[in-house]
Amino acid sequence: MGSTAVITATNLVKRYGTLEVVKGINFSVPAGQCFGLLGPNGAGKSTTMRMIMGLSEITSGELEVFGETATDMSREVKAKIGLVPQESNLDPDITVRENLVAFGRYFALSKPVIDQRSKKLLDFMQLSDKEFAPVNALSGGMKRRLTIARALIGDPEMVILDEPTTGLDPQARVLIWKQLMELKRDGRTLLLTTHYMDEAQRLCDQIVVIDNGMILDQGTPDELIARHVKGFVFEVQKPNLAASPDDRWEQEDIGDSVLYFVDDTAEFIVDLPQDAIYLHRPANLEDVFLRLTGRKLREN
Ligand SMILES: Nc1ncnc2c1ncn2[C@@H]1O[C@H](COP(=O)(O)OP(=O)(O)OP(=O)(O)O)[C@@H](O)[C@H]1O
Repeated sequence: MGSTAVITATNLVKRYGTLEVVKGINFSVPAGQCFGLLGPNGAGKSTTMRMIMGLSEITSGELEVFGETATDMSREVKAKIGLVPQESNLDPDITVRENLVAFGRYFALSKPVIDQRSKKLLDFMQLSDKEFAPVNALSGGMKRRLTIARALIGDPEMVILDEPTTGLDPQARVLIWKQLMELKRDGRTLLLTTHYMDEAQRLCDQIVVIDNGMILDQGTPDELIARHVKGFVFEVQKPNLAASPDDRWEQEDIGDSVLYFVDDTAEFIVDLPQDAIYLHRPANLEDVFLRLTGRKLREN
């Protein structure tokens, strides 16, 4: 498709004192796609996001956002970016609507534009019936939806979301995913970090897996799955392993069970002990992550 890049990182390095936390990474975020930055705690995701937002100095390398250096973005470019931070910094004492209005003023939007966009965004984020409720009265999912609505008041071309559904229940997450897909259909670029592989698999067109400040691999979810795991996974419980399949199969020990990555399921089943307790499922991004980083995404 040859779409233009909204963000380009070239040999990007970040050091805190002598500690190098981003170690010369290269990636580019195509316009109109959802780009996911995945990695375990401390991988360097937030640091990278902060540099993209112009909130943190770059030690060396280059980082361009909408064609400008990230640390020196003009007001025009900043206005193209909507931020959904991890910690909601909503004003808890005023109403839902007033939170949007305050942000609209910050973007120097006129009153009619603020009124029109607030109404539309409250509807889009299914908060219309909470318009005059104080933020304090909202559930966690509603607060997160309001934070997203607020990030959209300036009609940004790109939305940066730092773990948009962490801590929410399944229904609340699904609702947010649906609306994020809608934003993508609208042609907006989404950049998100997440701990959830199902979220990445569902939303992201491109994924970068990062650990210890380095990119372990990048590609579409399907490319990553094809590259690092085979078609299927058998999770075999450990007590059954005495006579279980041998080293012919790529495997990963996850504590109670061993994961076997297989393409030929029939041959594998023949090799399993008769009383084996196992789960058989298609391979997913979580498996890719495990293979690449050697640990589970959510350790907390
Ligand atoms: N201001 C700072 N000064 C010194 N070290 C820092 C600073 N900020 C982050 N670090 C370190 O940089 C490394 C990367 O941290 P970062 O927050 O970018 O990771 P992360 O991938 O976002 O992790 P998480 O998923 O926990 O948010 C960590 O080792 C962290 O301790």
